[in-house]
Amino acid sequence: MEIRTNYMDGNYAIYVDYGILEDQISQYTSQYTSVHFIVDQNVYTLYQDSTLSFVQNPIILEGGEASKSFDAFKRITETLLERGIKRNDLLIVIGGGAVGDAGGFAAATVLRGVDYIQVPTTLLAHDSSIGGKTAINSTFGKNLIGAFHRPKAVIYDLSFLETLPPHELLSGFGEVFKHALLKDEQTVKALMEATKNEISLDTLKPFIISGIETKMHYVTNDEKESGIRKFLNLGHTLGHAIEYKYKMPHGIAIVLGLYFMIYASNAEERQNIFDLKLFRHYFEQHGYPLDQLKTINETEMMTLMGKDKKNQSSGSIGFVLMKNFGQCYFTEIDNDLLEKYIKQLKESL
Ligand SMILES: O=C(O)C(=O)C[C@@H](O)[C@H](O)[C@H](O)COP(=O)(O)O
Repeated sequence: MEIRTNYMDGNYAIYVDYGILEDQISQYTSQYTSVHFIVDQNVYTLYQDSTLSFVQNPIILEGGEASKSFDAFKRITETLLERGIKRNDLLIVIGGGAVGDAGGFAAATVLRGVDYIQVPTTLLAHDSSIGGKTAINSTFGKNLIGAFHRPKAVIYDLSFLETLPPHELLSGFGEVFKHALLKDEQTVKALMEATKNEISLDTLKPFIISGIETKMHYVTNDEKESGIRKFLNLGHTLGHAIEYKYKMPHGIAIVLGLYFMIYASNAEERQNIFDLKLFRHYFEQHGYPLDQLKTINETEMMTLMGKDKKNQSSGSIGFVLMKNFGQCYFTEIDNDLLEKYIKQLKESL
């Protein structure tokens, strides 16, 4: 399956299927004199003798958020420069969301930008590999240093997903669920029905594709996130704060953030648009630790959310809420009110 972006120019293809990596990559690598690889350590260990046997002399990154540190960024860029990277070279970034963000940021900055291809290897990265957001973390919070830099292609070989550990599947599913909420009620219902017993890869392919298509709408209409792209941050304002503070996998923290978003959306509308009990039951049944919301410290969360990139003024936090399924809006919630919502949610659990 091939999905193409529809920007005014500089479009790229997103290939999604099983067993496609080497064939799809070769049509790009043949256009460059030199190709450099950045590969997630876990992925390389699993696939260096099979799917990744064509990869030469990769820069290996520790997976997860460790790859988004200043130290890791220094190591990637200095190694690329030591190896003599040129502006007309290609960088291929193979790994999960964190490696994709870090490798993409290196591509955006080394020599002021080189071409790169994203090769996502996790369920989570069906989201992060698309749209050109790249970033590393700061001591002040998640993704605070970054750039928008479009890849030349995204090659999503679903065979990589077959070796994902359960917690990675759970984490990635958080973003699949977010995309369904962004689309419409029918998609949310269909997704919940398809996963009512378990979250299994067999049932997810159509929802992954629909999620990518939903995301494409926002990124192609508002690449630099001055308007509707903010909606893709649904659940991320509190989610990022929880992830950063409690070192929780990204998509699991996002589910906690989505649950709070649902609570706050009901509270702002002063009616129960969303059935909180139903979502709580569904998320807990699949093992998302909603109970952990009871232990969050609202002052710490407010400090971290105060650094969120969506904020426009001090005294309030930029937040994406929903009027209904598929109907997001961006608002600024006064600090005192937001803290009150967090306290109320904790008491309700
Ligand atoms: O692509 C976007 O735009 C998103 O917000 C997608 C998010 O799911 C993704 O986690 C993104 O990397 C978060 O970006 P940030 O701007 O909140 O740092």
